[in-house]
Amino acid sequence: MELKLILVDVDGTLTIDRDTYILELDAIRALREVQKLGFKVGIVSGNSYPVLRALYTYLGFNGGIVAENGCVVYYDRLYEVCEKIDKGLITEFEKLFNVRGSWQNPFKCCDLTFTPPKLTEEMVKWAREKGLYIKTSGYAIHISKSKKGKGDGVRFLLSLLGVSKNDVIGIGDSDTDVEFLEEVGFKVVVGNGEEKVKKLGNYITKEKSGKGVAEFVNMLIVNRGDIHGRNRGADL
Ligand SMILES: O=C(O)COP(=O)(O)O
Ligand SMILES: [Mg+2]
Repeated sequence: MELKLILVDVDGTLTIDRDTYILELDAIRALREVQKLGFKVGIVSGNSYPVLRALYTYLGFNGGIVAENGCVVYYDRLYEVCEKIDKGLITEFEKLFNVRGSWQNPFKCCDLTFTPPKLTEEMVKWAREKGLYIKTSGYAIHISKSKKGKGDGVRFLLSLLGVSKNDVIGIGDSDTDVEFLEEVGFKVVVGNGEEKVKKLGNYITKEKSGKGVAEFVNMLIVNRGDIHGRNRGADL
């Protein structure tokens, strides 16, 4: 296993906590630092491509982008890997369930988001009857025409990068990260992550959200990129 890539979820993982959009700068500092060991750093999120491309650019990351919960992938160029969704559904869903469409929806092709993030039985039934897929990230409800999720996007990105899943560390917080983490070799879940995700984690951080990312990545740096901590006997 020669680790080469760290893929990180954004909301709830790079942020200060799971109820805010404010970035944890210790996480960014650590991810910037670990790139000096030769790691690439990429982001995997339900957010829109323009939001993630700006984040990726200004944070100086270089390991690719999986946007719209796996429907849009960027590395050397932009790929849309899902079916486009009818934007007319936005008003219908808003009115039916008294929710708000995200300001990002006009910048999305395939995955529409709404808040508040509480998914109800009626919403699931509505989606099923329309042949749509629906899920919640804890931040927002996501609706798409394609069954594809973060796992499909990550598999596609790894093929673009020419790396095998064993070379990859993934870090996440919510249910939409389960299939993403199943596509990487070493699974890290932040301490305040969903229980369902923690169950599949190889390492659960003591700290929450972004501080948890900093905790794990700084340990990786001290161990010069060795997750088994052979260099220092850390219990990674
Ligand atoms: O877009 C969302 O709902 C949450 O974003 P995330 O996938 O970065 O956690
Ligand atoms: Mg998240």
